[in-house]
Amino acid sequence: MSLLAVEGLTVRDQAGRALVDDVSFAVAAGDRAGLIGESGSGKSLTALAVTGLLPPGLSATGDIRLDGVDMIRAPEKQRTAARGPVAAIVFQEPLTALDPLMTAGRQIAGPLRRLHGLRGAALRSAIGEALAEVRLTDAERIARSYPHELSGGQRQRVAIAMALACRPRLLIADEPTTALDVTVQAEILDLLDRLVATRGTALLFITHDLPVAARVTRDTHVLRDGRIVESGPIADVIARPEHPYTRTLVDSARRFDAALERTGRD
Ligand SMILES: Nc1ncnc2c1ncn2[C@@H]1O[C@H](COP(=O)(O)OP(=O)(O)OP(=O)(O)O)[C@@H](O)[C@H]1O
Repeated sequence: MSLLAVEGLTVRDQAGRALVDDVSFAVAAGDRAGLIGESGSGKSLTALAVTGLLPPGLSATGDIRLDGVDMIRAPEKQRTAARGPVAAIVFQEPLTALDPLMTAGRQIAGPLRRLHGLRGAALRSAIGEALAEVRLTDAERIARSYPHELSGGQRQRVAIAMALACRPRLLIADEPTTALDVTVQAEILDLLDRLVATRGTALLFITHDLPVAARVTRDTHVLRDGRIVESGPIADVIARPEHPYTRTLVDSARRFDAALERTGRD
């Protein structure tokens, strides 16, 4: 059984408009899948539906099983129970996940206390470990800092530490590097790549950026206007894009690459 199985997921707004339309995909334990598509294609709504966190006014039909739990029809209590230990989300903007009034240490402590029952010295040492794992040096200062006292890259590392602290089996990363500058982007991608590899965490990586998807995912699904237009191993999708929209994505990534190369030579 897949850790995450999505079958015929449709998300509608109050007017009945399908924002996500008949989407199906699966992520096996330890696997890495990508959802690629331009802004507005339905990537974030798919991620929110998977975790049972759709905004009010939107409704989902179809079937979503997260570690066997029906994330559309199960009672809220069961869905919440599946969320923490099974799946955690990292968002594009770390401030979405971080409470501005709480120090980084207290935020990471939250799930460790709730889900693992840690207290006192054990809790403090788990927070230190979580910060060290995301390569945040000077962990004590960071733990005492509020989000606004940290850089964008440090904030995203704290958000990743928080998401991974309780060892979820699936990490959903929704454009986790889009808001960061290019060098920090590369560091955060390397970090995610290493963390999911060493722990065997499954990854659902959401991005509009094909080269970024190629770096961290294995199977990919291309979304356009709420529908999956192409699926397959990322290397095949890039080498032999079948859908005209995928071809546009590949061509524009190639043009960008060629422009970079030219700039490098100048
Ligand atoms: N709460 C909402 N109510 C109504 N429509 C919404 C809501 N949230 C998103 N939408 C619409 O649903 C569609 C898909 O949005 P979604 O956020 O999933 O796209 P996305 O691919 O993640 O884009 P981005 O990368 O810009 O976040 C868009 O047309 C968006 O305007």
